[in-house]
Amino acid sequence: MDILKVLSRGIKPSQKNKAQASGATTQLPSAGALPHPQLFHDPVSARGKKRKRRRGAQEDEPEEDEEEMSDVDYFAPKKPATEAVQVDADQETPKKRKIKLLDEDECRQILRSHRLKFTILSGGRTVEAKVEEKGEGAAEKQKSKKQKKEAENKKAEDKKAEDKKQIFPQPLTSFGELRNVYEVSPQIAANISAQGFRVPTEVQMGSLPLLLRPATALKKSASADTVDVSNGADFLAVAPTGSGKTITFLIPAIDGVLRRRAEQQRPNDEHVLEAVVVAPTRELASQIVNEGRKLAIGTGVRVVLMKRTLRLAAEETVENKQSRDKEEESGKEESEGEEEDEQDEESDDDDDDDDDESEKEERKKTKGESKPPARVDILVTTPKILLNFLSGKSSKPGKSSGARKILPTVRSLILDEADVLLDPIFRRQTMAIWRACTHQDVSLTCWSATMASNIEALITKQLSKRAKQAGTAVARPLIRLVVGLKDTAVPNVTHKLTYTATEPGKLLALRQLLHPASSADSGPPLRPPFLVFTQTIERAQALHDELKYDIPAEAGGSARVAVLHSSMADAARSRIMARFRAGEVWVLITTDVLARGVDFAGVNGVVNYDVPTSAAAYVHRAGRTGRAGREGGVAITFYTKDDIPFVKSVANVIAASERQAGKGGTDGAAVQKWLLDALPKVAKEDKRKLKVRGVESRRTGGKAAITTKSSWERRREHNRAQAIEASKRRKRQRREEQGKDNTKTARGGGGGGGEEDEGEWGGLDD
Ligand SMILES: Nc1ncnc2c1ncn2[C@@H]1O[C@H](COP(=O)(O)OP(=O)(O)OP(=O)(O)O)[C@@H](O)[C@H]1O
Repeated sequence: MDILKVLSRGIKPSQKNKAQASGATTQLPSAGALPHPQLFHDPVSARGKKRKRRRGAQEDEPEEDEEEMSDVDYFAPKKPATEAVQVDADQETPKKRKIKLLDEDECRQILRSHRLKFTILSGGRTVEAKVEEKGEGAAEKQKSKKQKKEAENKKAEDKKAEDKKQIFPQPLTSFGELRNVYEVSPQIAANISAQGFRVPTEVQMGSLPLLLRPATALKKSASADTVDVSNGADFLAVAPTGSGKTITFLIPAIDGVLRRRAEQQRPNDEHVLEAVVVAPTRELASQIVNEGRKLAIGTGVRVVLMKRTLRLAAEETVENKQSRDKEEESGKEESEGEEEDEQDEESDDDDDDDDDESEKEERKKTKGESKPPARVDILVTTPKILLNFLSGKSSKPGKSSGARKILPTVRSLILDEADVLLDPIFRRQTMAIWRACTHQDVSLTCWSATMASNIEALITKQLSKRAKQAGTAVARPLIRLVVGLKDTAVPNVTHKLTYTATEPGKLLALRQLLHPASSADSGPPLRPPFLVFTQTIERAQALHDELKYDIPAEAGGSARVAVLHSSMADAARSRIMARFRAGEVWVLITTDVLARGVDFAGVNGVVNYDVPTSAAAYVHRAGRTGRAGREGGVAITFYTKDDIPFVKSVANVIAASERQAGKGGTDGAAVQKWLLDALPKVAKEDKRKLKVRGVESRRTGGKAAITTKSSWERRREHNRAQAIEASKRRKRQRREEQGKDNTKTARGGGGGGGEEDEGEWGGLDD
């Protein structure tokens, strides 16, 4: 049996698929109003009624949602607080009323029902006590070497299990509690409501209480005496793509600024840099700024995007000041420690290299002038651009002045897409930024849909190192929240794996998605707008060249297909993003630069033209569709023979997603269990290589070049198209000349025929 053919069955139109296809229009994620944003609401057994999550609730039904929620037993004690929610921006102080918090059992049930799991990874009193106990115990035992080792291994495992202690904090059951229980400013509450957010998503439900008021969140928890949150907590959230992590970290950041401003009685127009949000790409960073500004309307909090020309109120470190003084004394112009970019050049994740013309202009103007620091409360940045500023690189592009600056006022460091920011690609830059946040109470929060255990270990180690350096008696706890209990899944999307024997076969398959009517075997409907991911920039460009005339002129022509990658200038990237968001671009061909974080609500699907290079990459790419609970998103992954060794990790994610969505094991599943078992396992080393380099044969055109035709055929087609165009032009000119000569006799004779449609397909003549 040919395993490759069988694998591609998932995409063939079964009766079920056909039925889905016929009803597809209404199911498309870009259709309809804001959906219910919660992914999970499992029935609970001990208390509370059995209740399934209701899908497809409409935006204009908020009361019904809230009603439905208050239906459940365990919400009952909070009812007065929930009912009291009156979003009123003019109200300066929250209503003082006695809030009844849920007891731990009630918390546990709600958290379980929404698949929220909290674990203390490090810090807090218990962990430290246990470490001491272990030391004493070990000293007592004198056993044989082997026995001792076994006992040690067991102890280590037990300790691991104990350390990873679960906690059950208060969940945020409605946005009204933000104001009434967690005392968030009424203006923020009003801004949330103004965006139409009615029900908190799971990640918001779990994170907001702990991040806003950790002591309140853990007040009823038996674990409260084992976790010391008096000094706050560091936090790591792993939650599905599109589950609303952005506002989850922005709300506490804005609230923190407002709270400290009130405590220190600072005026509204005095701005202190208190939070730094780091994101891996410029597109994501500017999206976060937009979200932040919407939440901060009317609060006076300034959310600013880092730019090369921006001056922050940073301090120079003492060491660097001394070394600079020394250098100046010895007449040396530059210090040696020039920052090198360790970033993998092939990676398309970072993107700070190109510059806006306007920014260059600005730089010219400000050269030599010392600008006053910008008024910023919350800074959003990509790693390199902030590090350039901190290392003094921005003042002299390409050269470091050797100065190192610190950001002592920053109280909150937020790493969005933390796993990639702490991956070797960005690690050095991210760590340097973290080190520059020198305030002893700086809290770290990390966010992603995927988190490898080595990254968690790195965070834990770094936090305990910092705690030791600061001489903190009890390290702040690092609390991890996992939503969905399985981090490598995209449950809200329909997944398809499609095998094509050759590279040109992929192009044909993609064309079939664009023109499904042209083939009986067209697979699932994939209506524009959709994203197409390739492995490299060159392949994205080549695919764009190949597809740009596929949309007929009457439907918008080549303007409907666009390409976006990190070699393009800033302004061009922003323009394409805006056109895609506005629905003007239907097919956006891109690289992994758009794989993470970017939120396009209306995207109906994702095509992995080239197989993603890791399970995490698959999760993030597929997660560009089916966001905020939208159903009907499709993720299609093409693969060829070259990809076989690497399909297993993608297939595993698909299987996990289907299991989470309750679809596993059915005939409609994209990957059957036995198939999963049959796919070859990938060696660790190969996995690592693939992650860094992608499929080798695709790195250099060659046999993997994107086209269905030979270059000879393309050239011939191009020449033919040009010849036809020239002939049309000549005919037109002749007619115009004749028309001039015979104006009286040529009544109605000159403009007819079918030749006037100049916008028609004209071949590859660009
Ligand atoms: N409570 C809510 N109700 C409805 N929509 C929401 C809610 N919270 C956030 N959203 C919307 O959900 C969408 C996805 O949010 P966001 O971009 O923050 O997801 P994310 O979890 O960061 O995803 P990713 O992992 O891909 O970065 C956004 O359009 C956001 O406005």
